[in-house]
Amino acid sequence: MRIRFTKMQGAGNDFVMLDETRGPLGLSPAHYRFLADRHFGVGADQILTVRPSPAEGIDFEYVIHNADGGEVEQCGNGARCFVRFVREQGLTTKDAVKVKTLAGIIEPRMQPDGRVTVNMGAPVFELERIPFNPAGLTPQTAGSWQKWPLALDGYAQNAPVFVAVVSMGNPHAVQLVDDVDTAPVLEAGPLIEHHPSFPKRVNAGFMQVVSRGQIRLRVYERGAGETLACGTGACAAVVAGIRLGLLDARVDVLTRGGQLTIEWAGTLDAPVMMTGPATTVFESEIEVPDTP
Ligand SMILES: N[C@@H](CCC[C@H](N)C(=O)O)C(=O)O
Repeated sequence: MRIRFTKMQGAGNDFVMLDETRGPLGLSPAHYRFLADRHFGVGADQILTVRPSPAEGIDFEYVIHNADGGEVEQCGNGARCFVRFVREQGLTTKDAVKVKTLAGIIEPRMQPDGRVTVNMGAPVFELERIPFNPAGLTPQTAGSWQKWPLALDGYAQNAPVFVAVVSMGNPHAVQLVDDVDTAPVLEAGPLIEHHPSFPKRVNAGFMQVVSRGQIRLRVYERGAGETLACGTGACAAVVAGIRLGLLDARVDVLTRGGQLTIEWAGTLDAPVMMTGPATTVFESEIEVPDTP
């Protein structure tokens, strides 16, 4: 089967965008893995598939698949690319587009300078909704919050790493590091992703606080490995930094692929606002094998 796709990126987090507004493409997890493959497919961290929405007042739905083929709830950089995609494909002329994701309805909005702002909704702290199982762990109190000690099998002589846990629609575990350049992202990241306290696995963030208004961040993403940027990871890190008493309400997040700005008023029901770039790289077609 031959399918059309658009390659996009947001701060270096890259996507294959698919248009299912005219009908389903009928792809399986194996097809998503093939499209994401950097040698045999197009290459991407995530695949976003845009569909029409049957609900009144909602413009579209989209589903997100990680490079490993698994479907996930939310994707911040993808949300920004989505609004540019539907406009460039002539699917809408709106500046702000309401879209249903597995994690709920969001409304990415084009800014006059070409960046996109997304209201990512309020962070979720209830442990069972993240989901995070704290059985057997005693938290450390820090600021107005808690950090949880995770023992990582065979890592750092079993000394625990301390993580703040939060959901931005998808699960995140954020730890503080002195320097992201030397942080053990590739060693500890996969162990945190698969730690048994996270029944749905987790995205592992490594945050260096530069000042109260600036952090550097690397994220080892669930189902994709380290990416150049993670939008929900940036939101989770800033929320964690604010609750730990380290950050102000507006923070620039420097990732390896670009800069995002995150704002959160700090009350538990306040939405997290994310602003950043979204860029189309190219459009093309690819022959997808029936059974990749
Ligand atoms: N890159 C994304 C997050 C994509 C999903 C994530 N890997 C997960 O499994 O939850 C972002 O920009 O938020």
